[in-house]
Amino acid sequence: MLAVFRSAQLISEYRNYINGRFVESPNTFEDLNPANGELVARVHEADAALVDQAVRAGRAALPAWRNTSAEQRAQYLERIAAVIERRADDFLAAEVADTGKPVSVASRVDIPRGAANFRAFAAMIRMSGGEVYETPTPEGRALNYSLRQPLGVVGIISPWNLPLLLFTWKVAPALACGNVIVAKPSEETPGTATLLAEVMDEVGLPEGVFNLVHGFGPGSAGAAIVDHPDVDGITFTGESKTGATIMRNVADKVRPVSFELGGKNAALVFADADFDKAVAGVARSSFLNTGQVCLCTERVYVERPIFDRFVAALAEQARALRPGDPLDPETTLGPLISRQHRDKVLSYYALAREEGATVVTGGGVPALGGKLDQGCYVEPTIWTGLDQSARCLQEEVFGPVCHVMPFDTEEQAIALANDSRYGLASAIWTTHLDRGHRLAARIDAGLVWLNTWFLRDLRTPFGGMKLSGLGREGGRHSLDFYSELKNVCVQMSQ
Ligand SMILES: NC(=O)C1=CN([C@@H]2O[C@H](COP(=O)(O)OP(=O)(O)OC[C@H]3O[C@@H](n4cnc5c(N)ncnc54)[C@H](O)[C@@H]3O)[C@@H](O)[C@H]2O)C=CC1
Ligand SMILES: O=C(O)/C=C/C=C(\O)C(=O)O
Repeated sequence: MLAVFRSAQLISEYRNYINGRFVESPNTFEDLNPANGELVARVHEADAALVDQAVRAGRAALPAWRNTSAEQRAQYLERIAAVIERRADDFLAAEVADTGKPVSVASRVDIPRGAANFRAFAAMIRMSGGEVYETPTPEGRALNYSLRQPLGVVGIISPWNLPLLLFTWKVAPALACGNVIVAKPSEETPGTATLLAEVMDEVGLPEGVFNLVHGFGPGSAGAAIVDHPDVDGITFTGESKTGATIMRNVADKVRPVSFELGGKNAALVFADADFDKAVAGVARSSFLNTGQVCLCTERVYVERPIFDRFVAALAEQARALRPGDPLDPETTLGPLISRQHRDKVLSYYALAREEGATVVTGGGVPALGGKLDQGCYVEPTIWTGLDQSARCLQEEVFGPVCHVMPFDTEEQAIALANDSRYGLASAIWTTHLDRGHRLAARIDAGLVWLNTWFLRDLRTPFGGMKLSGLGREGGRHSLDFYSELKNVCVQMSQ
């Protein structure tokens, strides 16, 4: 597999895709590989005028696309999935070059989920139905039924941490529901979205139904999508502050938004947990993708009798991670996405020391040698000894780091878990299942995992409470966001 992977052709120019054509622009920016600082591609940045072209192309394509049947759209989605699967090596090469994530992670998580998102929403749109009520009236009865109508032109803005997975998580249901799309991947990771445009071209998706624009947020393509008067709804995954900015910017237009935002996720580990499973689970949830998943654990609360043993075992797992060349199948820890993001994570490593943390392991930058020293690597890090009010325990770091704190009672554990402005995900580790269910009901988070983490069923509601988001996607929740529901009321003759 690796030989095929190494021979895969990387595109060196990433263009916009508007109205079924790849479009250049006078402004380009560099897409760099965070593992070694090398240039991956020159990316053509869309300005407001190009975004406007994309929105107009979408608007023109909408009447015919929305009139296709759910079955026709499901068949397109399945063809898209099949081509992603056939070109999996190209997608893998592009994703690894853009993110530096280990090939072992991208080949198991990111690329298969890219295809699975299309297959899942093909199945869901085929199965979706409406509501029907018979209503008594003075004349006899009326029939009420609901119809789904697409939102229209949907703006999709996605981040860099799971580029293909999160992009397709929005593109697939939006298409399934009969919408047209103007989508912008993160400026850090434009590769797999560009390949997806090639896939749309290959499967013959009608011109203008899927439009891709590249660029940044403020003053660039991202803001141009949000500000465009003819965009009917925005779906966004990224930082909470960016979500707030987008919300302010669409407020006057009263457009629907769906936001998956940041997290400061807690894991609760009880003394009766299966110790080895809990240690392995918390290590995975803290360090997968170098801690750059919104679901990652950054706060670990451990019942006091097993606290010291747990910290020691978790530190052993952190030290066993192998930072290195993402193309080496033995590598288990990639770099952070960029120098800017590494500066942010390292600023938290410094802040933790100022706030009085004990650094159990990590806390610095590994020396890897050669070109990898131009990369954005940091050591996986474990802290103890911070006060719950410390900034390092309240703010999202988005790196391979967690803090471990002891607790004595279930009440204390739940209070600590809920002491956060975020409310995305949490994990409970216990063999006492009554307690697991009891706590799951009381945790203020959109997702609770019990004795597991990041186990996904694409039909389930996905999203966060508090600063972690607005609305839910997944399954019928995606279908609800990407469509307008209409009620039709019919007076029946007697
Ligand atoms: N899934 C998550 O929870 C993620 C959280 N983050 C956190 O956010 C921090 C900043 O990372 P960024 O990549 O800058 O995240 P971001 O939230 O600023 O960017 C995500 C996407 O939004 C776009 N964008 C930014 N500002 C915009 C605006 N005003 N209008 C429209 N689009 C806009 C970006 O171009 C990108 O496509 C990271 O350090 C990390 O802590 C970053 C990525 C994903
Ligand atoms: O849908 C998933 O399985 C994962 C989603 C992850 C995010 O939304 C994120 O990291 O931002």
